[in-house]
Amino acid sequence: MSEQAARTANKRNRFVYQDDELIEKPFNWAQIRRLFTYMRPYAKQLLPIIIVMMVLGTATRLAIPALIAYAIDHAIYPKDGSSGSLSLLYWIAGIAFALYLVQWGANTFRIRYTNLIGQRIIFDLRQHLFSHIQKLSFRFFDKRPAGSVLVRVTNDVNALQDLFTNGVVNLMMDCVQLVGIVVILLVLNVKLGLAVMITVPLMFIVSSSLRRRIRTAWQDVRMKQSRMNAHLNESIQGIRVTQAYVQEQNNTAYFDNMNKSNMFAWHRASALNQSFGPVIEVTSAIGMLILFWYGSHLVQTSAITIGVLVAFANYIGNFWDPINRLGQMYSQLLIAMASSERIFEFIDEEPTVGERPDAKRLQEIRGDVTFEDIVFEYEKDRPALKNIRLDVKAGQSIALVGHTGSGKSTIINLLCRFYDPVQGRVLIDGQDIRDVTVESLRSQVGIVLQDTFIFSGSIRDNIRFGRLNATDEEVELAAQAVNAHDFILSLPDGYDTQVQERGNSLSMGQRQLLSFARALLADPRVLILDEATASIDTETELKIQEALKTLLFGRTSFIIAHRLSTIRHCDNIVVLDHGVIMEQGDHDELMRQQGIYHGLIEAQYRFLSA
Ligand SMILES: Nc1ncnc2c1ncn2[C@@H]1O[C@H](COP(=O)(O)OP(=O)(O)OP(=O)(O)O)[C@@H](O)[C@H]1O
Repeated sequence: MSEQAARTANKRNRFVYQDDELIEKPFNWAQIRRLFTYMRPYAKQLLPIIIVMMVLGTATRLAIPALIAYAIDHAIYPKDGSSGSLSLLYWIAGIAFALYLVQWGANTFRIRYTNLIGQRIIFDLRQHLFSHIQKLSFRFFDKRPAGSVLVRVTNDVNALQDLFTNGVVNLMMDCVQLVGIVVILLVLNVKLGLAVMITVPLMFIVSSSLRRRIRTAWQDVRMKQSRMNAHLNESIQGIRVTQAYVQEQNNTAYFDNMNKSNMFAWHRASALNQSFGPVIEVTSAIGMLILFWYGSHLVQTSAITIGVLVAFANYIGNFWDPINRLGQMYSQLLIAMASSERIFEFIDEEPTVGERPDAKRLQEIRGDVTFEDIVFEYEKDRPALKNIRLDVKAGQSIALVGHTGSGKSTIINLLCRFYDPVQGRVLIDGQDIRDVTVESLRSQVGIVLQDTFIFSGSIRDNIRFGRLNATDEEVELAAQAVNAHDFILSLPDGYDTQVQERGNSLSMGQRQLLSFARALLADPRVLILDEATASIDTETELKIQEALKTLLFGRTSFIIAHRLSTIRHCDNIVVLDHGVIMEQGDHDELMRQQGIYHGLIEAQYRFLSA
């Protein structure tokens, strides 16, 4: 990438991503508890096994230094001055070997089970998050780039993996081990025990100042990743436009900046993380010095035996390990918290288009639609629709026309209940659509969008998306009815041809026919059609017109028309301007009025004949 490009990318702020807020709450126990509720389903089943294995592993580990001390004081240099006993030493070695075996067995078993539970918890959490996101309203997605939503389901959930697979159990084990060691040291010799542990409070004071910084550093990492993913997602989706406008270098430069900033954030967070290590090492070295200085004094005054001194040295070695791990675990918890806050933020997001608790199923509808004094705004005080009144009888076809931004799609968005009006009501067969379940409403209102979305999978599956239980025969009949059958058969594997995400291997016209077949299969009483603007060849255009006739027959239909020739025969043509209905009537009436519609027709005619 050239320097020039990098400078340009820096100067211009072409891509602006709204940042997730940096969450600055103190350590949030409620959140940790909430996270742990995901463990509950497995607690009864597997927790007892894990606890037994954990206690076995820790007990055997703690027994070994005591056994060594016993060997020194009884088998090697007996306290009473007698000569050592080789047979006793063999016995002790045998017991130590058995203890190691038990420890190994218990740990292997425990790791296997904790991994198993951890993976299941992550699975549940991801599933919960994904299914919740599926239900969120359009308003939620209006505010967020797709990439940043993606990061929460992937990276943020992954960040919890370590915590659930081994973190929690290690935390418990380390706590048990620490308490065990403290008790043993105090039992062996209270004074020496207290002397070597004098450095612990010191270590806590030093490390606590690090914690806050580590937490913010990890949040910063997540935020930068989220921004980078949003950009990545947008760049891939818009790659054609980027290449067409030769913006590859600038895009790369912009990505480069984001990538660097992400890398530096990582460096900073992991450097802060690592700084726990030296703090522990210095305190453990001080502890050892105290042990050898004060311990050897106690040995010389016969207050303790050599065996006890060696046991102390072993236990102290084992004492700092769990503290070090607890420090790391703390960072892991902080990472997990930064992620879980972001996950729960989504899970707590309520769909703005909510369902009333007493919502009924919308029974099979006839298809009368009424817009009653509708006012709607996407953003406060910027109305997109003002006082819309519209009465549509079942089976009628309504065309919505008007300049770009006049509010055509917004009317459709309200009819599908992607948004709720600020004032007024939308009624279907006399029922307010807010009183019925969203599922029963949307399953009877079909929509064919301008940007026909084709999912990766077979052609057959894409048509079947309209009604998942449709048979192969029904799928093919729908395709035949909308003139899609012939082109599908000409594809390499016919109905089983695999299409890529968004259907890039199909032409615009073919995608449109597929979406008609999908809608016909769903057989909705009310059909919405956002007519494609792209110009297609006359033959395909004819096919589409014929397909439309089949599709619209007998249904209440709303057509957002861009080519005015296609709506000439509609029962009612509604002309919108700046969110207000300016004219309505059939083609002949509106032409006679010589108003906006007349002007639009004239303009299109002039454009076509120019
Ligand atoms: N998600 C959104 N958030 C904020 N404002 C929006 C949103 N969608 C549309 N608008 C605004 O609402 C107004 C009406 O938009 P709408 O999409 O209904 O127009 P339209 O007539 O369908 O336009 P077009 O023919 O270009 O599709 C426009 O001013 C638009 O900028």
